[in-house]
Amino acid sequence: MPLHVVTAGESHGPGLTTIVEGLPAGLELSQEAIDRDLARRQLGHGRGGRMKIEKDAAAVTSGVRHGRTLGGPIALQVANRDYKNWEERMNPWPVEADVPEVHLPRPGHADLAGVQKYGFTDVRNVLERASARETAARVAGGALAKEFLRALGVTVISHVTQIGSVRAPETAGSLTLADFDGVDESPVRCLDAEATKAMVNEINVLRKKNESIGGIFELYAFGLVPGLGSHVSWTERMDGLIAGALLSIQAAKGVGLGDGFDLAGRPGSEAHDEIFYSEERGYYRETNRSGGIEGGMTTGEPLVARVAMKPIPTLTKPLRSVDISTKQPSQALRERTDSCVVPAAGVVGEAMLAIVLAGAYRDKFGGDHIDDVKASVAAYQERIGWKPRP
Ligand SMILES: Cc1cc2nc3c(=O)[nH]c(=O)nc-3n(C[C@H](O)[C@H](O)[C@H](O)COP(=O)(O)O)c2cc1C
Ligand SMILES: C=C(O[C@@H]1CC(C(=O)O)=C[C@@H](OP(=O)(O)O)[C@H]1O)C(=O)O
Repeated sequence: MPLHVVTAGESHGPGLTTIVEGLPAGLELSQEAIDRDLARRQLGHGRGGRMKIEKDAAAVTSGVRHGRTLGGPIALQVANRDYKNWEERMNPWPVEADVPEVHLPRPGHADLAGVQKYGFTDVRNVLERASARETAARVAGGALAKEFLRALGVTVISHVTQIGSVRAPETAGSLTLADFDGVDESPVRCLDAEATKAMVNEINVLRKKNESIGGIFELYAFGLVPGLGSHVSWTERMDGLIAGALLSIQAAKGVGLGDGFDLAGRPGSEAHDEIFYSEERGYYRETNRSGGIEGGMTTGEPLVARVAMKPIPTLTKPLRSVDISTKQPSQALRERTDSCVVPAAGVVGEAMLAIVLAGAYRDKFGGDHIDDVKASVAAYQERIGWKPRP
């Protein structure tokens, strides 16, 4: 059974649902770990008024008993506190009140293509589901994938490397897990104190000018075995699966694995990771330009992926658009909005990467109980003589 994660829910509807199917039985889960990730996703300098209303927590309504998975689908529910302010506009059932339609699509959002494709006259029917509120449901599901990976010695973590024009110092795939201590204490989830200050300032300056701000976050996965994914078929290549999952994040526009786009301009001798062997370490590399993936498979080095986020589309000084009921020139919908979401998107990226990696472990190692999976991973490590990285 491959791992499936499905989300449902509108931004201002009653709430969000996540169904996670395919985790083994016997996996220990913690409510606290799920809610911690939900809280981390709500943070970050540059978030708007909505985050003052929500206090996300996941209720587990099936698939778990006394803190352990039962092997069946797991359902998680995250309430939208804001629904009480939208009960008429977003009620699943007909209401007495006359609810006005939204006719001003925002450039850069799903609004225009969505109404065309689905035949709506009301942009709200599109924007509610397109909204990145949905990422709370991904993070809830991703938290379970992370627990599964943690049981196998794998940790997924992120940090912000660029906001607007401000870049943190280059780390070139060389970070260790210990380097991430305290990352959530930075208001922009950046590891460098000077860059943090400059990023916060960048957001403040641009926000005052009615601008939104993009940036880049970087993901690491530590503790992976070599050989997840496969070179044999394009559908099984880990690079494709990871890039697809990360690009599905709202406002994500570019993904690089390892040194990614920078590799294009280098000579071959400076683009790859030479192979070494020693008795105590087994095979190893001294560089990690590939970001831990070669030929669509993990190499066993830390997996490193970078994601570029565009500035978010809703602007407090709106861009030009067209009223879809009159076809007259107009300004895009202006509503409450975030101005920078790169730190939050990093937490969403962790969830998406964890879901893909957990799926790869499920595909490769099978097992009905978590102990079966652990035994299968251990047998594989033994066969290839793999020494888990410290
Ligand atoms: C955590 C998060 C929060 C977001 N908040 C907003 C927001 O407040 N306003 C907005 O216009 N877009 C926001 N976005 C981006 C839009 O949801 C996204 O641009 C839109 O769905 C169109 O998809 P695309 O940018 O991938 O083409 C947010 C994205 C993320 C990841
Ligand atoms: C609600 C969340 O993000 C929302 C994503 C979003 C969008 O258009 O994507 C628009 C904003 O919603 P609202 O219109 O209610 O202010 C964000 O707050 C969240 O991250 O939990």
